[in-house]
Amino acid sequence: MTNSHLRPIPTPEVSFASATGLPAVYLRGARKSFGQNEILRGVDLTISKGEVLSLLGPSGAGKSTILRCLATLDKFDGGELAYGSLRVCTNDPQGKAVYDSEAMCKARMKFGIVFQDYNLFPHFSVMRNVTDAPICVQGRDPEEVEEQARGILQKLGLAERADMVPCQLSGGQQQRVAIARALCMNPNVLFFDEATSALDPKLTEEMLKIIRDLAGEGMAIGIVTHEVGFARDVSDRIAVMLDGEIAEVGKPEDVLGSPRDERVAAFLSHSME
Ligand SMILES: Nc1ncnc2c1ncn2[C@@H]1O[C@H](COP(=O)(O)OP(=O)(O)OP(=O)(O)O)[C@@H](O)[C@H]1O
Repeated sequence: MTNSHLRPIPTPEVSFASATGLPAVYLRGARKSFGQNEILRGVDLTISKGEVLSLLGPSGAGKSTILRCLATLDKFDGGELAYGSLRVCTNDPQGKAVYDSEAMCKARMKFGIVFQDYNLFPHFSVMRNVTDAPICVQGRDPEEVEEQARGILQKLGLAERADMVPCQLSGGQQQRVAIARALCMNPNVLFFDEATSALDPKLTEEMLKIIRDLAGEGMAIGIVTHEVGFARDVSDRIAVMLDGEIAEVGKPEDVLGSPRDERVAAFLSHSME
């Protein structure tokens, strides 16, 4: 199904060219309210292939709301959302979001999401946690999926844990299982909701390396975090969200070192105390 009123996506200004010339994630003018409470007032964001973008902002700024809508767990009221050439959501002439359900289904195969609380199935083994969705949702051959899962678990240092259940693992290991599960869906975009909040400094360092390695392989990565230091170390770009908009976006050294927006400076000085 194609919507006749879809407008072409304007060529965005991105720092890394993707294979198609389009960003892996494209969001323009995103709006969202809960009742009278206007949370997103026109958010623009792009994430390119091989790029790590972190989203910072005070509590209640709407970061999780964006992530949920990007992951199509909730819907924007207005705005344009595309994954590569897949236009998931566009505006009708009144500026109301129109979702293309076919594009939305296809897009869901393109991204993975790692939640703060991991959301692992407690009674499934590590292997079954990783292989369940590729087999049951993507309908892939179980043997092929298991082979891929073994490779991913090996890469993430979990090869010896394949037969364990989540409660037998540390927090860091559970998080890596959540990453393995997302990766086994062969996404080209990975979202992290508070990637490191439960991790000690050593595991945070490991997570940083895993994320940078994935980006090095061409994955587009979006991270919602409270941790300014982690965002500085892992990101190619940082976006700061304030008052329902992206107040500032750019390289970590620019945004964190010399923010142009006074509100951003005040937020960052508070966050880095
Ligand atoms: N389902 C909902 N119904 C009503 N209000 C909601 C809903 N989800 C979020 N909100 C409100 O939207 C605002 C933004 O919430 P959101 O969780 O996106 O913020 P956040 O930036 O992720 O905050 P935090 O950093 O504390 O996680 C908050 O005021 C929240 O109360």
